[in-house]
Amino acid sequence: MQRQEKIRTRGLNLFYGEHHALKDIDLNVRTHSITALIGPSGCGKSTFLRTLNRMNDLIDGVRIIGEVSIDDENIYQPNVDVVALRKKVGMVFQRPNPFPMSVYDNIAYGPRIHGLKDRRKLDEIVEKSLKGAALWEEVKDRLHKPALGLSGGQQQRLCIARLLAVEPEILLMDEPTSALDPISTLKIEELVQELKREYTIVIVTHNMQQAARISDFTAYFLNGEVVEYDTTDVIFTNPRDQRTEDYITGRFG
Ligand SMILES: Nc1ncnc2c1ncn2[C@@H]1O[C@H](COP(=O)(O)OP(=O)(O)OP(=O)(O)O)[C@@H](O)[C@H]1O
Repeated sequence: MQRQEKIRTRGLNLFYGEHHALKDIDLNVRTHSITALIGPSGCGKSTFLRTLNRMNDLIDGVRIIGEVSIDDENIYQPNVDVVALRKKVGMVFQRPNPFPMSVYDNIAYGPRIHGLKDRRKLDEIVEKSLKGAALWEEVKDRLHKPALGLSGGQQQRLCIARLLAVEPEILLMDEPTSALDPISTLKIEELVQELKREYTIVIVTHNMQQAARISDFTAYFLNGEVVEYDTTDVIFTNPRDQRTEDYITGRFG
């Protein structure tokens, strides 16, 4: 039976030195859903996202208290294989960051690192991943051309394809469309909605319409706390907390 709940945080607190950036976050993320994290600049959205695949471990002076469980396993336990965790929980960033190599090699990079050498299998993975990221038709004739020659929107879909190639289960997206034009943004939004059939997605966005359009659940962050977390419908039409209402109606932030 499939679990309803893919990610669960309990009493999650994070400190950057003295700065208390996440305060007692209890959040459940449902399998095969899109969860949007919204809130004003500096409220802890990206920090929270990074706790889900231990990317904050790479930052000096960070202290984390509490629990983050994925499939009921606490990922902060000392015996956790962080490389395997980051394969299972992949991340897409604000600015597309393809490697300076061909389209093909960008996608094959992860599987190769994990030891795959068989050219035929790599070809299959490259095609499947590019199809999964809705990019195949646009690049199938230029697989061996530099990835940096693609448009920004294509590069972002390439970065998504690069993640899919290592068969993740969760996709973390940190403002993935903020550097893109409206048409590329729409393509990514459509893609994200397709991807939720197979993956669980958590997305940080400053674009409230985007959160309303594509997500199933929305968490409103303020000063390191989750003020309100509910279905996107409730958050945008009937929020319980005045602070959420002020934010979504544009009175604040
Ligand atoms: N590496 C870091 N070292 C110290 N403080 C940090 C670091 N990264 C973030 N912070 C601080 O933690 C708080 C939360 O930052 P975070 O980037 O998570 O917010 P955010 O909601 O994602 O903001 P934005 O929407 O502007 O990206 C901010 O006060 C920020 O200055």
